[in-house]
Parts: sequence; structure tokens; C-alpha cells
Amino acid sequence: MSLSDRTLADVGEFRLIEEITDGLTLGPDVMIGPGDDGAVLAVDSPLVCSVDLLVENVHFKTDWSPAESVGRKAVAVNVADIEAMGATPTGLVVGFAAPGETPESWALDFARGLRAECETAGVSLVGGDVTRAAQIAISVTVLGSLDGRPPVRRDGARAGDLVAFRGRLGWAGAGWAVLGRGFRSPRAAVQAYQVPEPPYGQGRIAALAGASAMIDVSDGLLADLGHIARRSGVAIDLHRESFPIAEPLQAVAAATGSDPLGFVLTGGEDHALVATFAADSVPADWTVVGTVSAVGEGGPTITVDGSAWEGEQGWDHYA
Ligand SMILES: Nc1ncnc2c1ncn2[C@@H]1O[C@H](COP(=O)(O)OP(=O)(O)O)[C@@H](O)[C@H]1O
Ligand SMILES: Cc1ncc(C[n+]2csc(CCOP(=O)(O)OP(=O)(O)O)c2C)c(N)n1
Ligand SMILES: [Mg+2]
Repeated sequence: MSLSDRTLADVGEFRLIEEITDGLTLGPDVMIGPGDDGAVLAVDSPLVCSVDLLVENVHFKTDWSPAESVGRKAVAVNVADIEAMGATPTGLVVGFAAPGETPESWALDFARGLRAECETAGVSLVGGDVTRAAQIAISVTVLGSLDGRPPVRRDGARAGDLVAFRGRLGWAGAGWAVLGRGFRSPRAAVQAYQVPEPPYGQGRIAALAGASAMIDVSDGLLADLGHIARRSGVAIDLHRESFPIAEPLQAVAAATGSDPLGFVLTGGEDHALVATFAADSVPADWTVVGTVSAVGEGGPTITVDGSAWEGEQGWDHYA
């Protein structure tokens, strides 16, 4: 058997852990990283903690996403939740489940992506777990620090606030639509599906600017702003003309005969940050796309130019 044919069953659990963790760089707050029964981080302010799972054939397919991109995505989608609280990520732990027949190279490429994205996001991989399973599943738990600031919650939007976002909207959804039809281009959309690019560092900036509520867009803008509207007890109206429609979205919409705004409003998985701000405090380079008002008779609503959005509403795992 050549080295490149090795599977996880050939490598074994402890060699695999060594391969994943060998030579990791750890941040200054990490007192104990991988290798003991628990990691130890030095924290002196309230801790933010969040977990998200990535399951094969639910969140990714091995023939749609190279292993390295799955590793990067696992970090990005989780760090985005920390950013959405207005915090800075500090450490993360990774649960990795995979069949024994999984090529060792898949696991190593996955680990390479994990480490690369941790570096990009400025977070340390401090531990994890490895187990055999019927399909690949990845669970990432990430910790974050507020550096003394109050968290930015989903329930703080107030009538008179503006709604603004930073990051990409609709790109990953367009990439998913392309892959689902058996195509591989436009590359930019497919790559956005494979690896989201949350606006790292902007959660803290939004918090410092006084964001009244914030969320990262995983299930789709309408769905995720719906959480802010319901929790805050407000209505949100989005303005169609204020959304930039990037070239790859126009290309996918033209090829699929759909409205590109559909991807922007209901495509998930780009993990843009969307937040509400007092009118004079929207941070630089955030795009204002809507307004917050008091709820009308029907309770909290999300509208686009005053009307409900017909058609797809966003992702729901059990819908
Ligand atoms: N199985 C669970 N047990 C406890 N809390 C959960 C569970 N699943 C989700 N939650 C909580 O419900 C909220 C919404 O979850 P989710 O929609 O996954 O948020 P996000 O899009 O930020 O990942 C989060 O605060 C999350 O911690
Ligand atoms: C193979 C595959 N099928 C379908 C999708 C689409 N999809 C899966 S999960 C999801 C939404 C985000 O995931 P979720 O687990 O709900 O993240 P959370 O809201 O908890 O952050 C979408 C749009 C995908 N990414 N890959
Ligand atoms: Mg979640």
C-alpha cells in the first residue's frame, strides 16, 4: 500500500490526533493547548461560547468541497457567531467524526484548512476529539472575549435604527444553486459556498460603534433578521435598491432564470454580519439596507419595500 492510499483505519486515532495538532501556534491567552484532558485559557472578562455542527451531505459534500475548504468553513461559520456577539474569538475545540475508510489525506487536508482559517480569524485551536462514525461530522465550539464590552444581542433593535450589513450576501447560496445543477462555475460563487468569508474583526467594530442588535447570516437575511425583529419586538423594512448585486449573482440568476435579489435575501451561509444602529453611528464600509420601525398590527415583520417577500424564505433543517 502506498502512503497516499492510507485510510484513517490504517493511521489510528492517536497518530491522527498528533498529525492534526503537531506544531500548532497558540495565542498568548492559551495556558494549556491540545494534549491534556482539557485546555486552559486565561480569561478575565465574560466569556462568549457557541457551537455549530457541519454534517456530510447536510452542510457539505466531499465531491463539492475539497477537504481543506471544509476545515476552513468549520472555523469560519463558528467564529462568525462570536463576531455577531461583538466579541473577539480566543480559542476553539473541534470534534471530528469520520468512517475508517476516510483517506488519511482527507483528514490532513481538513486539518490544514482548519489551521489556516484559525490563523486568518485570529483564534487558537486548543483541543478536540476524534471518533469513528458512519459519515463525516464536525462540531466546533468556539470561545470569545468581550474585552469588557457588553454583548450585542438579538433583542436590542429600536424603532428609528438603520439596518446595515458587512460581508457578502447571496454568494454562497448562488454557489450552492450552481453545484446542485451539476455546474462548477462561476468559480467565485462556488468558492463562496465552499469557504465563507465572514468580515473578521467587524463584530467588535460594530459593538464599539454602538450596534443595538446583531446576527450573522447563516440561514438567509430575511430569516436571520426575522430573529432580530421578533426578539426586539420591531418591524424591519429592507430597500431593494440599496443591495449591491455582484456580478457572479447576476450570472447565476441569468443562468437559472431567477431574481438575483432572491439569493441576497434568502441565500444562507455567507456569514455576513447584519446589525442595527442609531442613524448617526453606522460604521464605515457597512452598507445601509433598511430601517427599523415600531410593529404594526400583524406583530414583528420583515418586508421588502413595504411588502412581504413571496417565495423562498431561507433555510430550516426540518422544513
Ligand atoms: N440543541 C440545543 N440545545 C440548546 N440550545 C440550542 C440547541 N440548538 C440551538 N440552541 C440555541 O438556540 C439559539 C439559535 O440557534 P441557531 O439557530 O443554531 O443559531 P446560529 O444561527 O447563531 O448558529 C442559539 O442560542 C443556540 O445556542
Ligand atoms: C450538501 C449541502 N446541502 C445543503 C446545503 C445548504 N445548507 C445547509 S445548512 C444551511 C444553513 C446554515 O446551517 P445551520 O446548520 O442552520 O447553521 P446555523 O444557523 O446554526 O449557524 C444551508 C443553507 C449545503 N450547504 N450543503
Ligand atoms: Mg447554530
